[in-house]
Amino acid sequence: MSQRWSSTKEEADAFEAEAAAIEEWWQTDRQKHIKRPYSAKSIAALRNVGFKIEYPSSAMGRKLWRILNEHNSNGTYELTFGTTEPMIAKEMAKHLQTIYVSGALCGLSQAAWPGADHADYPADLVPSVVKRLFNTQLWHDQRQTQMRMRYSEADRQSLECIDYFLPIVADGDMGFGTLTGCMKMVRSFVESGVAMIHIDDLALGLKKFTNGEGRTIVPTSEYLTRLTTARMTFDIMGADTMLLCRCDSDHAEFITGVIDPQDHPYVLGATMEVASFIQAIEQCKADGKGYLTVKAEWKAKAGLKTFDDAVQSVATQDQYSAYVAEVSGKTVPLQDRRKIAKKHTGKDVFFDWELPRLPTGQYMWQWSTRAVIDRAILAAPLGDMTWSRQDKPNKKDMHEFHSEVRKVFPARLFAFGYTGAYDFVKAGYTEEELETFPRDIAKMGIIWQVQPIWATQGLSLHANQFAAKFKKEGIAGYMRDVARPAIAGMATDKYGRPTARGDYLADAFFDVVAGVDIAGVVQ
Ligand SMILES: C[C@](O)(C(=O)O)[C@H](CC(=O)O)C(=O)O
Repeated sequence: MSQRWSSTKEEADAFEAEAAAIEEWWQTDRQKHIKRPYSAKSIAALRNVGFKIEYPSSAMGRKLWRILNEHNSNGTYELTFGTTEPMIAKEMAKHLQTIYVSGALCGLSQAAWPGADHADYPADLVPSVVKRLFNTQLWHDQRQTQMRMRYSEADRQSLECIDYFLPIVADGDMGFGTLTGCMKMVRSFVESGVAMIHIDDLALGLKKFTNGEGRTIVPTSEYLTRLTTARMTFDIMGADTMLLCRCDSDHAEFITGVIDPQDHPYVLGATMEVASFIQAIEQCKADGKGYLTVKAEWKAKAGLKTFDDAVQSVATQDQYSAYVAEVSGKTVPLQDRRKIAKKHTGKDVFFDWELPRLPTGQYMWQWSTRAVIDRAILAAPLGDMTWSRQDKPNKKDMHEFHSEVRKVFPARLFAFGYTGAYDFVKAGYTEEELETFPRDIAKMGIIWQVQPIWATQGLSLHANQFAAKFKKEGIAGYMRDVARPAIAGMATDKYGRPTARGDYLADAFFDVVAGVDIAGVVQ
């Protein structure tokens, strides 16, 4: 049996050196803002000591970090869109700085069995799409090198010279379940060449889109565990991949558990002794009432409130102020809130957060911008960027959120998604407001902006229009409106030959294998 280390002394030295290298890495500009709840030695103890793999994802993470920080310093922004298609990613390189790979789009168009944005596809699906895009970037860069190296330096001045290496940002959804499952997903992302992934605080398997209800989030502690898991995996791999802390608490309506006292101020409870919501739902089946009607009626009957609002409703102004003074600015669990409320009001405040629970187990949750800010601030030190996802962008809430987070983290980078279903004009924005919207929000630090699911609107629209026209006008229409402009728009060399082709790359392989020197030879 061959020994990994010749002596325990050699092993101990290698281990110390590994831990020291990690410490040093954590002091670099790219890493130094991150606060880890673990030591460099713990990470070294989880590594292949003395066996460093340099992942392309690291180089892409550093490139993205530089691009985004430049925008942050200049007050400018990058606006991109989502794709899963290598051919489209190639065209994006001519105009944009980044590419997005959406979970929703992968679920719809890349999974063996399609579905909506439920993150119910295999955990390595989005990484596999990223890998295909990244390999395409490598290939286009390689064929471009080969094409350019056939020409003299003077001739190269007029040849296409595109940076195909657009950093790819991808959707890590909810981290795909268990801690070790999340680690495997993150590992696949790093191996794919991704520059940044986002992980959110949504509950697995509980997204509903059509019943008019808000989404379900997980307790703050679970969200932080997800982010820490992703960070730990990057650290074990020694990767500079960026982590975007996405928070879906804006307009969330439910939370899966009450284990974290930091969430207690926002959990709703019944303030009246009523039958449970589950019993009310059962009853509604007998009465034939709709679910949403029953929910609204039940909430009113139950006097649904947060605990603090329940205290306010039974306290005098002075009592309530004394209560607030004692609970604000710190984490106070419900059981202590009860005691403090009793101390100031002399009453046992009736509040039951079990009664509103849903048949699927969730507790009811009172979202507020403050609740989102609280989460984002706790998450920020683990990640490199923050995104508070909104179904409906509300500039006032956005301003409050970003300025409050920036009070704590002045150089924070923020992201924003122009979610597919939102129609700005229908929602009352004027064309002028829409025109300046990206610039306006960039002033809040939102320097990476994305239309994530363009394919479901734009690509579908183009395909629909083209198919109808193709049917009507056939190959003559195709020649006129597609082939001719495409050929006319192709970059060419001084002999009029298209340069963005892959054929000469394959030919070059043949030549090199046959011992022919190819550099500087135009064929
Ligand atoms: C970004 C997103 O996670 C996605 O999967 O693309 C979606 C997109 C959308 O709903 O338009 C999201 O924002 O939840």
